[in-house]
Amino acid sequence: MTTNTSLPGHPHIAHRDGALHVEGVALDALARAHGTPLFVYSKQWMLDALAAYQRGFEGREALICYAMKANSSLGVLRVFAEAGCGFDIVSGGELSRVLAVGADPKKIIFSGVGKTRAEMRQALAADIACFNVESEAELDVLNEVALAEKTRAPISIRINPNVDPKTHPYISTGLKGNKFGIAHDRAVQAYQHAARLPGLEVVGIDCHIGSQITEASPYLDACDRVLDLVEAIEAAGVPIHHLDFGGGLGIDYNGEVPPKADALWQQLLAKLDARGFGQRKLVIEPGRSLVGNAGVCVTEVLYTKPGEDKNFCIVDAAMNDLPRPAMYQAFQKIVPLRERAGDAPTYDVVGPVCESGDWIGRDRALNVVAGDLLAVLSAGAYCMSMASNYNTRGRAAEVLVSGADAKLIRRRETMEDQLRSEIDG
Ligand SMILES: Cc1ncc(COP(=O)(O)O)c(C=O)c1O
Ligand SMILES: N[C@@H](CCCC[NH3+])C(=O)O
Repeated sequence: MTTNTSLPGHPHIAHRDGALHVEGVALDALARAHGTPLFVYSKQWMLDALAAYQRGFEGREALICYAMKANSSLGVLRVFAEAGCGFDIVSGGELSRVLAVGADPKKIIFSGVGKTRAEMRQALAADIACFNVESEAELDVLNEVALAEKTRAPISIRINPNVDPKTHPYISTGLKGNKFGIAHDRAVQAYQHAARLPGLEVVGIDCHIGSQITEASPYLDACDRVLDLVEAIEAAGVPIHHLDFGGGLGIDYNGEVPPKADALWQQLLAKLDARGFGQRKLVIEPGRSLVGNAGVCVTEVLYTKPGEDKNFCIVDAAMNDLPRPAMYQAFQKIVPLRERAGDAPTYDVVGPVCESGDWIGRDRALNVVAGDLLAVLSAGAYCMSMASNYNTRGRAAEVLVSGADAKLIRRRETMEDQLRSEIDG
């Protein structure tokens, strides 16, 4: 008799006859074929996550722009482009990537506090849908660039609503001490200024309050702040066509229960309707919630060693592959590909990088020996896209799984790849 047990909160990851699978593909076979560390993504999980947003917006005019900084690998972008999704970009590099997979420029919005003139020119030439402008100074520069290019730049102003998203301080973005957006009390003036600039065309308003948000209330508060401003801006004579509420919805890393995308949007739409804004076009910029739990990182145990205070399980993935624990003390579950019977000692799971901050999980009960394979869960967002070559480690390979098919979407980085841009002497 075959056994099939999904991991709690991860319906697409299951132990089948003792072996961990993503959809229909056994992870140990992928590790043998491609080596470790190896990122493996479930296409179905991404499409299901997107469908939850699409359900939430049924009957409304809405543009879902995947915030591609969460995972910008071409194979992942292609999944969303083929599903008709738009994209939120934050650099000229991201624009080049997303155009390479055939994204519709009219579904691309450009966020970020430090756009360069070259990036503005690139995005104007691509004819993107909107620039989310983050300062008065940027309004002036974009106006100049657009006029020089004999065009007009469609813009939203990102406002900072000063709302606490109740998340890690490094990923809060809508508090008044954060560098993002224009202060709430300067917004009307900034819109009036923008409306006078001949190279700009005001199309919307934008806010994004943070990431890994697990409650609806910060969104509802931010929504009220944005709508108050829209009323004031329109009373000052500047029409606003679309409302962009950013991204930020969290995922279950360790038992968190964030609202489901469709349920969150039901609440937000009820507020928009109640305040008379139900007919406005909506834009959102979700990242993590579209890819985070689609991915795992498979890593091999290299050594186990007892320490004076702690036992260490040294694996071949490190902070250069999985930077979130080192950067935000983040928790990601770690699951053996094959469970062993017997006692499970407690280990700190660490990588080979020469930093004490190079840990992947602390105090984990694991029954493992060298050569065993582990899966680090919730590794679809902000892992590969933040990976580095620190300690001259090549970046990992990536595989996209769909049903029983597994496709290599990034080969492992070689030493030659790493040295290509260096000049010696
Ligand atoms: C402007 C902007 N939009 C969207 C996102 C996506 O956020 P998340 O991945 O939390 O959905 C971010 C990152 O926080 C962002 O900075
Ligand atoms: N890199 C962060 C999210 C950043 C959100 C970008 N504004 C994380 O892994 O949680």
